[in-house]
Amino acid sequence: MSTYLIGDVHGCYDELQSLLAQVAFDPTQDTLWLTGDLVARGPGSLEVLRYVRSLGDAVRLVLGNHDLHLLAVYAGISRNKPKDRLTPLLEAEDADELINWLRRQPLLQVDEEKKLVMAHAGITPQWDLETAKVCAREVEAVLSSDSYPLFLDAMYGDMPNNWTPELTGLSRLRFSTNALTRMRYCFPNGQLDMISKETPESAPPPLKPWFAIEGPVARDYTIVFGHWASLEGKGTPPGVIGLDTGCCWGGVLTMLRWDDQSWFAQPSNRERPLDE
Ligand SMILES: Nc1ncnc2c1ncn2[C@@H]1O[C@H](COP(=O)(O)OP(=O)(O)O)[C@@H](O)[C@H]1O
Repeated sequence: MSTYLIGDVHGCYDELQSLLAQVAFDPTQDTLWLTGDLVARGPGSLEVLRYVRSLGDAVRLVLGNHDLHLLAVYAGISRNKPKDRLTPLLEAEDADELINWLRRQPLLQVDEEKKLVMAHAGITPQWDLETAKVCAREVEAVLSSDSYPLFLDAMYGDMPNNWTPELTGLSRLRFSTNALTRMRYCFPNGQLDMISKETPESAPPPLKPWFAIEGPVARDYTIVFGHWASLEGKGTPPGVIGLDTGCCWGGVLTMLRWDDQSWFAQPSNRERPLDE
């Protein structure tokens, strides 16, 4: 009975299966945590969703920005970009079921026994765990309701970028979604910068990666995140673990076995990275 955590799969179905085969993953015994961005960019988004959904209670995942974008594309709100390679999924006979399952998945996972927290982008240093839970549940509630297209339509955009408990309505939902699924850099006061994508060595001052600004959650919990492939899993402080190592860009798919902290990697099948 082991717990495995895997970074952004991004449609890399074959690599996911090979990685799980390395440890003889058994969904009747083991649990799989996934950092989100299950879909887009890689060739097998449809197969990934079908497989992950079939795992039932053996999987604990969080939604990423590309998963949310897929929901918006399927709802006719956003454009299907060819480089996302989502068309087979959008046209699949079981697309309705898959999309309705996906939009009912969480944006935050917390395991009190393991003292483990997972969100696709991370946890903003402006939040304590209670606030993170409340804000994630608010987004999850609207996504699983019938009015989810209204939220998806209002989700895009970078503002507001500063947390205050007074935020309400769609602005509050947009802040929470950006913090949980798109954040990389923050200003020293924890305000989000939604523009920079550089590696930390070339980050424009005074911006710092969110995990370099002390926040209350990191004091008591290990935080696991994906989203930021150019980190290549490096540069985080102890207790913060970045699992996205860019499999869909020709990197590797990375897995951590929680129980003994052993690492596994599956190289991308891709010969050359995709053009952006
Ligand atoms: N709230 C949001 N605002 C802007 N883009 C969003 C939002 N939510 C999801 N997205 C989607 O996230 C994706 C971002 O892609 P990209 O800019 O290449 O960054 P990444 O490095 O995360 O792949 C796009 O498909 C975009 O439509």
